[in-house]
Amino acid sequence: MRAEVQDWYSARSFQGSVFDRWDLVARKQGQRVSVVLPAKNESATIGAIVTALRAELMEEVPLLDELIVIDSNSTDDTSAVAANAGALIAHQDQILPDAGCIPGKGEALWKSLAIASGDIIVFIDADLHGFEAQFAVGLLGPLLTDPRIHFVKSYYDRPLDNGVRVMPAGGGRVTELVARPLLNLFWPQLAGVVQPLSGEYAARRSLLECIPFVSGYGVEIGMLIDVLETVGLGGMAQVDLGERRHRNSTDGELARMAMQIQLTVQSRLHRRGLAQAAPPTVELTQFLRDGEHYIGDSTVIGVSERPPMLEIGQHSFTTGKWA
Ligand SMILES: O=c1ccn([C@@H]2O[C@H](COP(=O)(O)OP(=O)(O)O)[C@@H](O)[C@H]2O)c(=O)[nH]1
Ligand SMILES: O=C(O)[C@@H](COP(=O)(O)O)O[C@H]1O[C@H](CO)[C@@H](O)[C@H](O)[C@H]1O
Repeated sequence: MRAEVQDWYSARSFQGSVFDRWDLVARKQGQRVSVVLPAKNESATIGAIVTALRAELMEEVPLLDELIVIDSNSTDDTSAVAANAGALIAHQDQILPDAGCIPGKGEALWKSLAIASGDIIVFIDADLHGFEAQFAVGLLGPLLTDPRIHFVKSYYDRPLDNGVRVMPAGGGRVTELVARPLLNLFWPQLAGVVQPLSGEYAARRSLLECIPFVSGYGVEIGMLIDVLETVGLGGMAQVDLGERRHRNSTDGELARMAMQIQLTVQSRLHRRGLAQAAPPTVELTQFLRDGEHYIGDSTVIGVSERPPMLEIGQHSFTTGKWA
């Protein structure tokens, strides 16, 4: 790693376990904290996550002020399970309806800014297994102890459930095969970020409202690049949360996710004048064996982008056009 990155890595990588929830309550000093869970068909796991956060960090210790589940066009009973566990529920397409409705995780996160009241927002995926409320404590730690920090990313060991057994490592496949090489190539300042695509992160609302949100799975890599360009490495930190287990998607699903990430990277390179504009959509053809033959299976993949929430009053919705 270059010296600047090594210095950042040494100074701004924290152990999540060192932060004490009661100490952080004392450090809130009137700031409100919202936890947002983007959830599409997560009825199997969302209840335990909401229950742990509510019991430990709202009822036992008043660290969190709000616990919101953004139901992202679920077709199962995600909302009912989450509501029963004590979360506030908002349906993605019912938030800012005048801005239009597009699918995707990033859209869920962007729309959450329109209803969350927190000065600090904590994003946590809803498909986690073995979730511990300390995840949120660790993410809040650097933000409530150092005003210079505006954005905190999680990192952890990532076991991989291959459907036969759970291996102790191997998760984060798109991170290792796509995101990390691209970031090291084009944004070497971010080479010290251990898990650039991790789905658990926290930031000050004042920052989140100033950056665009890529509407699909490109949201994390787009946000990381935009946060770097907005607050610099000096405004960023990362926290070790130990181990994170989640539903591991198939390689085919991850290839489609990777395409979204590559389109997002191309949009950022275009913004720097280093690449042509990313097309609004691309057709990805993948192959499945069918007896003696392989069958081509094509998916049209596109990502769009929402403007910074602060601007939503002046900007119309920008779909297919890159900032
Ligand atoms: O259109 C979507 C896709 C995903 N998600 C949520 O975003 C998180 C991460 O998605 P996923 O698990 O599919 O990604 P992975 O972690 O496998 O990369 C999960 O809580 C999903 O329910 C969402 O809210 N809307
Ligand atoms: O890090 C990764 O490579 C992907 C896939 O993880 P796995 O290989 O299924 O453990 O998971 C992340 O990427 C998504 C896109 O940024 C995020 O939205 C997810 O929250 C995150 O789990």
